[in-house]
Amino acid sequence: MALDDAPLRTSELNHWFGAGEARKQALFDVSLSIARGSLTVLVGPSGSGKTTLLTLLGCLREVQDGSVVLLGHELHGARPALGVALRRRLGFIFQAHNLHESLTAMQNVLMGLQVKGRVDKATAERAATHALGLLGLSDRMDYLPANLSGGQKQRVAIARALVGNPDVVLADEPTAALDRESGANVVDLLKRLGEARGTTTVMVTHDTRILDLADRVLTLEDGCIVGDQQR
Ligand SMILES: Nc1ncnc2c1ncn2[C@@H]1O[C@H](COP(=O)(O)OP(=O)(O)OP(=O)(O)O)[C@@H](O)[C@H]1O
Repeated sequence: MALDDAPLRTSELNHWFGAGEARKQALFDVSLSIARGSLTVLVGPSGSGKTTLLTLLGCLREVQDGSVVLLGHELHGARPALGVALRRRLGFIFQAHNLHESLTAMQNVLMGLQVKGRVDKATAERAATHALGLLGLSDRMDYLPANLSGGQKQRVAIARALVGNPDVVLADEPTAALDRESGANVVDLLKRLGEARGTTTVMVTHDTRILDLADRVLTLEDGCIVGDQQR
């Protein structure tokens, strides 16, 4: 694939937290190009910078130094409106607990479409039903999160991330709450979306079972990329 087609690119990306004496560098010269439709896993010890990198790629943090090009747009120095428009093309899977407790599984997934702009109700409900079905939750659509298991909640969060057909999925420990089979199913689903639709996934995980399923494993240590294995 030509580099220019890559949906995610970084070049000499550095990032710091804090100020003055407390200022600490979390990323050092990270340069990457991630191929469309691929499933990339980010691994590394706690504090190595995985979440920082993921949030920079997803336009959830301001780029301080270096370059992040997301879906063809440079994020360094970009106007906030560009971030808003680009985030609509992304699917985020963070924690299961950011489901709305007062909304059913179906309503939570519909929220994933509302942020994308205008979609008519019937189309939205069809898409949400389909997404919940893909995650094996057809019989749980009307349940409130309080009545779902941890794994089911996590799958609702994944359905919500996928319902708008995002170009890029960014996931932080998406399989942590899942048993082996559901975790493998989720990763398999993301891979199939990559093949069928060109959906690109970058996933932080400590789950070693996923490594074999990934197209690429990037290892971070102390804010630097120290390993890059293509499968
Ligand atoms: N908001 C913040 N303020 C200050 N320091 C931060 C902040 N977020 C992260 N850091 C620091 O930046 C470094 C990288 O953190 P990051 O969360 O990206 O690591 P990680 O690899 O995702 O870790 P984990 O696997 O534990 O989630 C760490 O030293 C962390 O303490």
